[in-house]
Parts: sequence; C-alpha cells; structure tokens
Amino acid sequence: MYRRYPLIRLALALTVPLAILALASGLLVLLSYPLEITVLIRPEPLGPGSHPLSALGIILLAASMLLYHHRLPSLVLALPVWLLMLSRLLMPDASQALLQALTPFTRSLALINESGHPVALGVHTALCQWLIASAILSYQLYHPKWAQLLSTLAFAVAQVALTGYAFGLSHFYGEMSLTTMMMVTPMSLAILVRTANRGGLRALLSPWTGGKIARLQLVVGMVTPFLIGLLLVKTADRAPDLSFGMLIVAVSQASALLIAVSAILYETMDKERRSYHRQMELMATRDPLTASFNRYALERRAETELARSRRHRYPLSVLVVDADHFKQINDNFGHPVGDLVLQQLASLLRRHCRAQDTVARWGGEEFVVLLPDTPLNKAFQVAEKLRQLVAQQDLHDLAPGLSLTISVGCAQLTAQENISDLLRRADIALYAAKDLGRNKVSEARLAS
Ligand SMILES: Nc1nc2c(ncn2[C@@H]2O[C@H](COP(=O)(O)OP(=O)(O)OP(=O)(O)O)[C@@H](O)[C@H]2O)c(=O)[nH]1
Repeated sequence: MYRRYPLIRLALALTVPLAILALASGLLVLLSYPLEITVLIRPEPLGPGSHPLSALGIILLAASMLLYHHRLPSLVLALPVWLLMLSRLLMPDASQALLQALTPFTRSLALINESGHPVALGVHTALCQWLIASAILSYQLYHPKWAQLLSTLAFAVAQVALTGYAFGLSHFYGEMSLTTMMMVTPMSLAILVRTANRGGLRALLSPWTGGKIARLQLVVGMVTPFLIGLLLVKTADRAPDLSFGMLIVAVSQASALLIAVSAILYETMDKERRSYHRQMELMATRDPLTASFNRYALERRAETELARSRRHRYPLSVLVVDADHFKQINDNFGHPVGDLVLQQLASLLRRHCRAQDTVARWGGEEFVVLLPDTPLNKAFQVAEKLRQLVAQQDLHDLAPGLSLTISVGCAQLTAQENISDLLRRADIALYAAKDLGRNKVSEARLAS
C-alpha cells in the first residue's frame, strides 16, 4: 500500500515506535515516584514537575494507540483520560477530590511537594492530553481528519511549552514540566502520523512537487521565527516579555497553518493535473480498441530495446502476428463481433507474454510482439504456444460457429539491422506462414 508515497508509508510506520516511546517515558516518570528519581520528575530544580496522573494519562493514551487496530480496547483506554482531563479543565476546583483519589504514589508525591514547589496537573498538560485523547477517539470513531486537527493542536501546545522553555517565558509552559513535554510530544505525533494518508498531512507528504515545496516551506516558516526569536533573546540584555514570545509563536503557527492550507489546495489541483496527464499519456500510447500499445509506442519501445540489446549484448526478437481470414469473420459475423475478436486476441497475447515483452497493435488485424532477451529459437516457441492457444480458444460466446487462427512470422535482430529491417524480415516470414496454409509459425531467414 502507498507504493508511490514513501513518506506516507514511513509516517504510518512510525505510529507504533512513537507510541512505544511515549509509553516508555510515561512509565519512567511514573516509576520515578517510588524510586525517588527527582531529576526525572522535576528536571529544573525550581521549575514545574510531572504529576503522576500526567504520566498515567500518557501510559493509557500510548497503550490505546498501540491497540489502534482494536477499536473497543483502544476506546476504553482513551475515554477515561478524556473525561479526567476534561473535568480538570472545566471544573478545576470540583475535580480536585477526584484527581487526588486517582493519583498513584501519593506518599512519594507528598514528599516531593514538601520541598515547597508542589507538583500539580496543570492546565497545559490537561489541555494537551485532552486533545490527544479526543484525537484518538475521533480516529476510532471514523473521523481521521478531526483526529489530525486535534493531534496537531496537541502538538502545537507542546511546541508552545518548548518555546516557553527556550525563551524563559513561564506563561507558555505553566505547570507543564520539561519531562511532561517530552512525553506528550511523541504521543501527539503518534496519533498525528496515523492520519498521514489523509487531508493536509497527505498533501504535505506527497512525493509530487507541491508536497516537496510545502515541506520546505513548513520547515523554513516554522524554524526561522523560532531561531530569530532565540537569537534576539540570547543577545538582548533584558528578559523577553510575554508579547514578544506570543509574536514568535503566532508567526510560526500562522505560517504553518497557511502552508498546510496552501499545500492541500495545491495538491488538489495537482492531483487533477496528474490524472489528465495520465489520460493523455494513455491516449497517446494505447490503441483504443484493444488497449494494447499503439504503433507509436511500439516504435519508441523498440528503439529503447534495440539500444539496450546492443549495450548488454542480449538477443532481441519480434513476432508479427496476423489473424487469418479476418475479412471472412467480419463478413460472416459482423464488424462488432470482429472488434470483440480483436480485443480477445490482444488480451490473450498480453496474458501469455512476460512483463518485459511489449504487445502492440500494428494496424488492422496485425499485432507485433517485442521479445527482449530472447533468441530466435525461444521466440519460435513463444509464437507456437500463442498460435496453439488462439486455435484452442472457445469463441462460441461471441458467436456460434466462430473460430480464429493466427499466422506468425518471427525474426531475431542481427548486428547490422535497425528495427524497420527486423520488422520487414518478420513480415516476410509472416507471409511465408500464410503461404504454408495459415495457422502456422515461420522463422525469418537472415537478410542476404
Ligand atoms: N472488426 C474490425 N475489422 C478490422 C479492423 N481493422 C481491420 N479490420 C479488417 O480486417 C480485415 C483484413 O482483411 P485482409 O487484409 O484481407 O486479411 P484477412 O482476411 O485476415 O486474410 P489473411 O490475412 O490473408 O489471412 C479487413 O476486412 C479489415 O476491414 C478493426 O478494427 N475491426
């Protein structure tokens, strides 16, 4: 699946590793409480810490994502997190008792809180986890585009927190600790990449020009304001204010949004253009009646094969296949039946040739089969097999009493010949087969 879309394939394949990363970081933070690994709970001595419920929430969400193939268990794991984080956001005071009742390792938490900087489940973390849980629920309830939007928002919340840490703006991360940010980032990405085959992400990861431009724009549009902001912060002699940070975040998020929208629009138009192009190519290279290659396509392919056979010194042969007494078929059964017979003949030739062979309608009731890497004796065997198959074909479905045979001339390319010479010799061999009474295969002689 998605053979022509390697980036989409890669993104989809990243779902499980990202969920495992989130699960492992959640477990690590949660176990840091009984093991008293304070640096993982609160990486900055006076900064915010990761609450056990944040870690537990991530563990449940990651497990839900790992089970994304199984709708019910996945929903059952994500739903409690969704409810819990929603109650934390909407009823911060009323939900305190519930949060306390559900918090594991309360004794270890109390010990850490004694330091004077209590660890709490903050709004940023609750919002981020609620968005991730909503994304998973949307995905499982057949709304992948909503899942994509919600997980993008969750990722954006984590990125705002990162900007806050980089610029020293505590409003941006609130009570979300660095470790919580490290847990929610892979988690939001795990659900985001799961929707890589949809909407804006599909457009961004497309292998066509629109996708390539959008990816470049996204990186430049998001990274440039961040880097410029960082440079200004590091070189300024006073700490940045909130509006400065908000400007940086607004510029990078707005450019990401604009780029995603324009990527979708461009990809939609480009998809139509590609489809027209494919149609035009088909029309230019295929015979409309039999869907075999036409004369023009055969000539191009023959030239390519001729060059390749000369370069690699492999034999190249052709068959010229002609339906016998086809005029009688038209006269006796009608032109529409004649058309159906030609379609069946072309289909049989294609089915029984190799993928590297080319079957083309040369004109009327005559076909040419190009056989790369095939010496004359093998080409003769192929022709003989095709002749027998056509003769054995049951055409009663098309018209009672209808039968068909073919005559075939075959020739192998010699060192002095071009494609026209080769076809001419195969055509002479075809006439020899006709002269032998039809329903025959004849080999071409070498030009004297
Ligand atoms: N139904 C149909 N007939 C076609 C098509 N193209 C060519 N023909 C017919 O194919 C017939 C070829 O007739 P001839 O060249 O006399 O050859 P033949 O009757 O097959 O006799 P031999 O080749 O000598 O065995 C003509 O009647 C053409 O009208 C086509 O696309 N559809």
